[in-house]
Amino acid sequence: MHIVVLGAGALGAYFGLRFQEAGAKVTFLVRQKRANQLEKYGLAMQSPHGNIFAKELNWETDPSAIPSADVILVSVKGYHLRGALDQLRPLVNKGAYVLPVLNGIEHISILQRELGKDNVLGGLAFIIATLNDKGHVVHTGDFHDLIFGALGAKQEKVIANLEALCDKAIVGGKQTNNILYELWKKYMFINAFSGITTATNLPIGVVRKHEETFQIAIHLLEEMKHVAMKYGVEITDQDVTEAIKLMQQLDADATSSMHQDLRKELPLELNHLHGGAIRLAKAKQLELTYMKVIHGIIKPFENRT
Ligand SMILES: NC(=O)C1=CN([C@@H]2O[C@H](COP(=O)(O)OP(=O)(O)OC[C@H]3O[C@@H](n4cnc5c(N)ncnc54)[C@H](OP(=O)(O)O)[C@@H]3O)[C@@H](O)[C@H]2O)C=CC1
Ligand SMILES: CC(C)(CO)C(=O)C(=O)O
Repeated sequence: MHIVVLGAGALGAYFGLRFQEAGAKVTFLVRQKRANQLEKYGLAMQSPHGNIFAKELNWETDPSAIPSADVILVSVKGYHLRGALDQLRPLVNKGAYVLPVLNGIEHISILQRELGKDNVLGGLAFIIATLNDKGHVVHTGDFHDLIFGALGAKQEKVIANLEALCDKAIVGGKQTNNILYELWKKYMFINAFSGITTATNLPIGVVRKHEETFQIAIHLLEEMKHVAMKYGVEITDQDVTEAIKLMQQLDADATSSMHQDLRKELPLELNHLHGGAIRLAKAKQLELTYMKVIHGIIKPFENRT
């Protein structure tokens, strides 16, 4: 299987290296600055599941130089998605399926509209990963799950091939028949988890020590549940309870990728995540009081570079 990874950031590099380790051909489609970094330092990862230093590393800056691909793992940030469409088109035109693993929901309809509904799979990831100053992946915590499923017609074969690859790779890969439900469940969780850790600039351990603060995260979960219901996705009270339990059980120093970006003074996916939820709610005449407050608190930090 040939996997092209668009965005050799924390997530893309992690799963790309794991797939390569499992025997897949992997090509990282990168921009020039990242290509220079890969040239200088190579690509490596530190992970509790085993470190890797890539002896073989394929990257390209021009998608037309890649003859074909089976799957393009799209792991850019939400604010870079539109700018990446032109890199996806040539490969999709040659038969590649797109597997976005961004957090959020709005990117799915953008990709479907721009690239064709049946070319876009559904996907998401549970992992805590970041890049160090050499551009190497630092994975912390135990989980590294990739969840994916069909969103269009004739996607069964590529999903089965991805599942076979995940079975061989050191990842917690899982195929699901209801990827929309999984996407919304993750969207609910991430908007609460990234919202509260970023707005307070604190890891989850400190947040949950303060009942008044932790309650805000719970309100965010409940608001996201209502938005999902408006879009016909049945998030249950049990799902909310499990999301709360997850926030209670994470390591005390665990935090969101948005909070890690805040600490590094990088741009934040605020408009894509919390902004997206507010837009989706507004389209269904739903008011998200807590979400708007969290969004407003984080807003000044969204674009500091
Ligand atoms: N990190 C994590 O732990 C998790 C992240 N996620 C989600 O995954 C997504 C990716 O996050 P993450 O990996 O942390 O982000 P990173 O910022 O680490 O990586 C994104 C990468 O995309 C690259 N990129 C952007 N535009 C293009 C383009 N047009 N062509 C090629 N490369 C491009 C950037 O490269 P450049 O250097 O050129 O800017 C960067 O390397 C986000 O939606 C995030 O919310 C989900 C679960 C966990
Ligand atoms: C919550 C977490 C760490 C799980 O993957 C995540 O998606 C993120 O912070 O972006």
